[in-house]
Amino acid sequence: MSPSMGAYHADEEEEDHQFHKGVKHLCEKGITEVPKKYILPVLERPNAGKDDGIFSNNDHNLMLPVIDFAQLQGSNRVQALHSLSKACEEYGFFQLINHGISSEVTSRMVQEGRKFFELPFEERSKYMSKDMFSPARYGTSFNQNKDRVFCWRDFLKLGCHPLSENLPFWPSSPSELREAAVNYSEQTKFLYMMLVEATLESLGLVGNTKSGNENESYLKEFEDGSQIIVVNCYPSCPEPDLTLGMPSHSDYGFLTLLLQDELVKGLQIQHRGRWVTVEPIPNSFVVNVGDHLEIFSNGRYKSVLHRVLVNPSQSRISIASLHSLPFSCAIRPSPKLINDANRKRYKDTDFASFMEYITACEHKNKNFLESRKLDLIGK
Ligand SMILES: O=C(O)CCC(=O)C(=O)O
Ligand SMILES: [Fe+2]
Repeated sequence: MSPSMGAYHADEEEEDHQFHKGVKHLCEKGITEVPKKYILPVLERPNAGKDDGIFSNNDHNLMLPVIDFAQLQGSNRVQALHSLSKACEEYGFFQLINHGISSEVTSRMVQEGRKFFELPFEERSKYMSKDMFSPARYGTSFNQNKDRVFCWRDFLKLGCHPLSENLPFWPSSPSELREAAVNYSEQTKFLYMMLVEATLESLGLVGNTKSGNENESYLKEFEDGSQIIVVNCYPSCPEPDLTLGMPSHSDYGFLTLLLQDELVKGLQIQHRGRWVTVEPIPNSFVVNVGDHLEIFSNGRYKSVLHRVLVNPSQSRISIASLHSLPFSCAIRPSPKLINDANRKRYKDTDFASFMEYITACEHKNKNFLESRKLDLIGK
């Protein structure tokens, strides 16, 4: 290798190292164009296919089905369960209103999360880790150890289960982040459990007709499941058509409760072959079916691809609360949903296999879920 080639590689490595410091850090240095590392191949860009009408963007906004949590917990439960089930089958997403979590709890979480990203880089970088199991992890892109093209997002992930073991490792600055995140995680976990109960009832697995013990043992397993809070930060981007805040992906867990920025749109879901932008509703959660629920429901509820657009003038914060079954628990179609007319469509799996899968390959689209599907043709 010539000396100049060696120097070239060293420069590239140094540049790559810079990108691992995150998008916020890059923006703080005052960039005016998107570096090559973030430029997507043409077919993966936000406007790909716009002209041929297959995937058109931006001009298609979507009001997701709305589920009123107060009705779900009240005398209209049967009707609300029906709407929930339709939303999970047709959209894989819904907006949850009247969810009972006060706007003080949600806005404090957003505020403290935002403050974390405003800390000096040296403070933030204390939490940088390649360890996916770290109780607090500050990072960038989607899977920064694997992504060839980086996406325009930084994140702070907080492991929440069990809270007492994780809490001492959470950032101590900003000073009120821990308290805000404890309140937020406890309240979203409670809401998640109510939604699990409703989801299982909508699938006919728990409810008044089942014995108390049967219901409790089902729910206990979910109660012991993992919860991760992710604060997503998408800085404003000088060339938003060239990159994405998050690439097309589905969520691994059972359900995700997402608090969207009320003012800055960005979330898109794939619906009827198109990318559509979700209209934020103030004081609501966007709830989506994860891979795990698609498998558990034997494909009846859909874990739908979604992605995030970035914005030329405004940065955006979202808070995702990701919930799944315990690490060691088998994930499989519920035996009660399988019969001659409805054959088992997915192989059994577990969280450990998922972690192995994402550490070994670039996690894009529905690869993991696809890898779990059984071939039923001719059976
Ligand atoms: O920021 C958003 O709206 C979506 C975030 C998301 O998809 C995720 O955290 O998995
Ligand atoms: Fe997601």
